[in-house]
Amino acid sequence: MDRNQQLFEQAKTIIPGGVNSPVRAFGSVGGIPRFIKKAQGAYVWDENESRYIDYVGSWGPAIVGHAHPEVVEAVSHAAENGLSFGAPTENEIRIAEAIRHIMPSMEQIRLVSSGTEATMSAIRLARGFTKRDNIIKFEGCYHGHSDSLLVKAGSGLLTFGHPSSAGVPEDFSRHTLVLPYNDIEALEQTFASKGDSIACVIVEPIAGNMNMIPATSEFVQAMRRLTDQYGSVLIYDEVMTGFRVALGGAQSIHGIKPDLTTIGKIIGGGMPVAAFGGRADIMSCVSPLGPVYQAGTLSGNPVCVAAGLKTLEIIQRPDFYNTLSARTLELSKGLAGIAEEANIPFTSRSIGGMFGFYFTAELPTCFSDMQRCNQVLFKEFFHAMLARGVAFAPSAYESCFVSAAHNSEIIADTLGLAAESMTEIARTV
Ligand SMILES: Cc1ncc(COP(=O)(O)O)c(C=O)c1O
Ligand SMILES: NCC(=O)CCC(=O)O
Repeated sequence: MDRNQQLFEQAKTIIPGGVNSPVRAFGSVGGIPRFIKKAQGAYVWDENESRYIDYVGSWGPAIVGHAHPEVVEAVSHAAENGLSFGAPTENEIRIAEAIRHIMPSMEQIRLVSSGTEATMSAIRLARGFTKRDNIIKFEGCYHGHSDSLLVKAGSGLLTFGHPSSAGVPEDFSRHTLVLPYNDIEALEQTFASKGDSIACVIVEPIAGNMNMIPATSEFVQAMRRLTDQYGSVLIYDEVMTGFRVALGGAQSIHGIKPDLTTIGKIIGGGMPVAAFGGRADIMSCVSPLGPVYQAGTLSGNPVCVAAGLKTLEIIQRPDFYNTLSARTLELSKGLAGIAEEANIPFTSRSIGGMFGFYFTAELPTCFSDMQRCNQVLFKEFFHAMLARGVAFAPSAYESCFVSAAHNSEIIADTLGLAAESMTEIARTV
């Protein structure tokens, strides 16, 4: 047994499934998860000392590259001054200002420690503000693991084939109305019949948890129009897309001002920071100003905020997104070209530093399209690449991420290895 295998066996004796988050378990691709020992720039190393070009990026946060020296320095400096105070700090104001500067729709901001907390709190706030119970979410969208949102969800739930979680009382989930993504008619009908009871619509504006599927601009307009018309709150869940698809997130691309936005991942630069925020009149319902309770011992943790602030500074430097987008596009197009040469049905797309690839001839635009992708080919490609030192997310339902550390040479290396892998798997087609 190699060291990854040994550690996985040990882990399984004490941690359910050997992992602290199900998506890490290689459940749908099979094999042994790599236990990571260190990461630097575009690379991660496992416990066998094997190096991988990393397109997981800690599931999104690592946009400036792993262990960026400036971020590490900011974290070390903050740590020297104390790890947590449970009291306000100046940097919480500075990071909130930085976020609002980038996403002006977030007029008031509350920091939390995970994307799950951000969306859970935003939902509670929308319910408290509107005094309504029902919420709309879309099939295949994942918004973390709070009870109301674990209904027909994406990411690990989709990967493991249990799209709704056990343990969520029917009384809760009946208030979650699940509609097909990009289906304007279904949205209009639901608002027409139940509009006055709908507290909010929560959406991944560019879905990344059923692989990557962008909302159409017509769908986005319809969500904005109907929520305005019926007095519901529009929540953009940009935990994944914020600072990723563009500096200002999907809302900057759509030209939409959501009522509330949730962000996470990148704003912590690899440390646990997330946030929800938006219209000042809605945010003023949050405790201690208003009656909607929300709290956290480690919210706005000084060490985590230091990592986030530095990361936000780096991503605002000139040309950051131009370069990132160009590299991501090069990779995404390169993969499609290689698959075509190998005669493998395959498509791909990228937006900013995020990309998706699909073993199907047509670009998927909704959840049911995604389910038609060839899972066997994905699995084979995933393992062929991993064996050659390239790590993609271990599921066909996840998106992939490029960082600023992925230079042209690393992209070219990836494409070279992809050409070998596609040739290898072409034998199965
Ligand atoms: C769109 C979206 N929302 C919410 C979450 C939940 O965030 P976290 O895993 O930090 O709880 C995630 C990812 O996990 C996500 O991709
Ligand atoms: N796209 C899926 C995630 O970002 C979630 C990561 C996790 O749950 O560990």
